[in-house]
Amino acid sequence: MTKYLHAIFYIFCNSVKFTSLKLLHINSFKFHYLNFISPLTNIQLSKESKLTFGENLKIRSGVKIHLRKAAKITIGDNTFINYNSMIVSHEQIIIGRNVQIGPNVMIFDHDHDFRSENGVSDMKYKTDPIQIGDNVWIGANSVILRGTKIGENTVVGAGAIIKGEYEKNAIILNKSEITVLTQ
Ligand SMILES: CC(=O)SCCNC(=O)CCNC(=O)[C@H](O)C(C)(C)COP(=O)(O)OP(=O)(O)OC[C@H]1O[C@@H](n2cnc3c(N)ncnc32)[C@H](O)[C@@H]1OP(=O)(O)O
Repeated sequence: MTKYLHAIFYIFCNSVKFTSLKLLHINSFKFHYLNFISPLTNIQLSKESKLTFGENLKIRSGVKIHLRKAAKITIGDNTFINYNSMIVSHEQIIIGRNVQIGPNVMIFDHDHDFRSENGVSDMKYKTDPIQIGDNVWIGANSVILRGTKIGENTVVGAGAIIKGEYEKNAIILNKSEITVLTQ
């Protein structure tokens, strides 16, 4: 019973929230009313940006999805994004279908252009699109950096910080040595 009340509450809040977002950004935002998205998500769009949600998405509280300038983010059907993950785009981020994103995952398709003069203070950026294939599972606390492409069915182990192109059906781990000393 609580589950159903929860679902009705989410759908009601989303209808209000997303209808107002849609009215403010008529051509920028595509969504479905039956997505299960926590009202405690934060979505920021700009005039020229484009956010497309597939069907049957589940997005938990604390998730932030921010699109700057003419950025595009697409999230495919049946994808799940767990608590406090953050997806920020200055160019393009494509997330496939049936993707599982663990809690506290950070996805950024840009870096501050710290090598150019006043690059950081003048908010200059280097951007490179990110693509995450269908059925990918990204473990908790991972960071996906600009230009990363992950093939379908791949697993990104918890805590991995990755940048580059990764093939399908892979398991990507950031192995670091832990030393345990006796007291
Ligand atoms: C939507 C949601 O996802 S919510 C739930 C969020 N859950 C998570 O974030 C959990 C993510 N899970 C992991 O990271 C897991 O450890 C997996 C999936 C990578 C484990 O894969 P498995 O193939 O079962 O790995 P297994 O446990 O057998 O370990 C294999 C080796 O990888 C290492 N390893 C496993 N996970 C990690 C990791 N995240 N980072 C670094 N090394 C790792 C193990 O220590 C082991 O090393 P060894 O061969 O030197 O002993």
